[in-house]
Amino acid sequence: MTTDTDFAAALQHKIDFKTKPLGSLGRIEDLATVMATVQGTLSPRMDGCELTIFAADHGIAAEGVSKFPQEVTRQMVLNYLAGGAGANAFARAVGARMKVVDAGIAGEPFGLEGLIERRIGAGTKSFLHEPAMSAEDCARALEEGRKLGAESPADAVAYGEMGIANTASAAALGHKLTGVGLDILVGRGTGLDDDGLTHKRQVLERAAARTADLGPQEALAQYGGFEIAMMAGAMIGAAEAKKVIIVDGFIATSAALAAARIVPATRAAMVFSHRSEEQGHGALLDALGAEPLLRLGLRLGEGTGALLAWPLLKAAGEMLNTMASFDDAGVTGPQ
Ligand SMILES: Cc1cc2ncn([C@H]3O[C@H](COP(=O)(O)O)[C@@H](O)[C@H]3O)c2cc1C
Ligand SMILES: O=C(O)c1cccnc1
Repeated sequence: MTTDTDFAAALQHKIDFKTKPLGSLGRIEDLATVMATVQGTLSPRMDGCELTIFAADHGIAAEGVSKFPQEVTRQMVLNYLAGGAGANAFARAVGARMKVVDAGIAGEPFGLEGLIERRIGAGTKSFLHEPAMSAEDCARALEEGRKLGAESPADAVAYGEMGIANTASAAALGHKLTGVGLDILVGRGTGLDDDGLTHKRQVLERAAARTADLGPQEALAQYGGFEIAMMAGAMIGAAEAKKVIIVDGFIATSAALAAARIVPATRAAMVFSHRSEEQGHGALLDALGAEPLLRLGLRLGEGTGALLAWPLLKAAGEMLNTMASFDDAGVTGPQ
């Protein structure tokens, strides 16, 4: 194939000549286009999916912006390792492998077999008063993530997160990256009531007023979390290594936005799994020009929505690789 245009035309021909009315596999055809383009072949491999959950703590949790206490981050990591979380159940259901990364949970390192330790610190600082992390730590988180993304053996990578108060971090980061108002981006997270939501908005308005215009990496250092920065790095590394990235919910989409602003080519490797119930998700998806595949009322994170989209990618791969063509199936094409 000589040019991108030739490749795109050959790919479209291959999809259009499958034994079906033109365009009749809808979004599955779009997925096939993404995976073939990412891998640079008309016969992409779509055999394995791996979920990596990045976990970290957030200093902003001290401002009462989550319904749950900070120790839940640590407890959930133990739950992942024991196979008991929602992400474990869905990974089993769709046949995905799962890894867990400590990107910077509060307290001491776990020192546990089966947990990948990439701790940038023992939780971020409260971004109400100061940057969540230093520029150096942000660069380290991005780089550790980039390596993890590039070294995955999977054809498709799903990324999940765990970090109490990280919807606050994602909203503040999304606000700085897009300019969309915090009234739109701040949501209930784990289930704040109306008073809790008002308080969270007020805290984030004050935090956002602390800084003026920021570049994407500056915004990530100021308002991000270690897991969000590491996930953004993983997305950059995965795209460089020609993997399809399955983007999960609100927090993962804030990481995707940061990744796409830092390395714009990353965007082309992303597919968007679902529209979360978290209020600000739609605005972040719009900023990325993304139309998610599913709308299931999910608002958990952990990569649960991304896992549910994996069978759709697998189906798109089978369509492209094994479905017959009008060229050779003995089926009469359109008149
Ligand atoms: C038991 C439990 C399991 C979770 N798994 C993901 N999250 C989700 O909720 C958190 C974000 O919401 P907020 O910003 O309101 O704290 C993140 O940890 C996210 O992954 C969970 C939250 C809880 C409580
Ligand atoms: O959309 C998400 O990823 C989400 C929403 C609420 C809480 N945790 C995660």
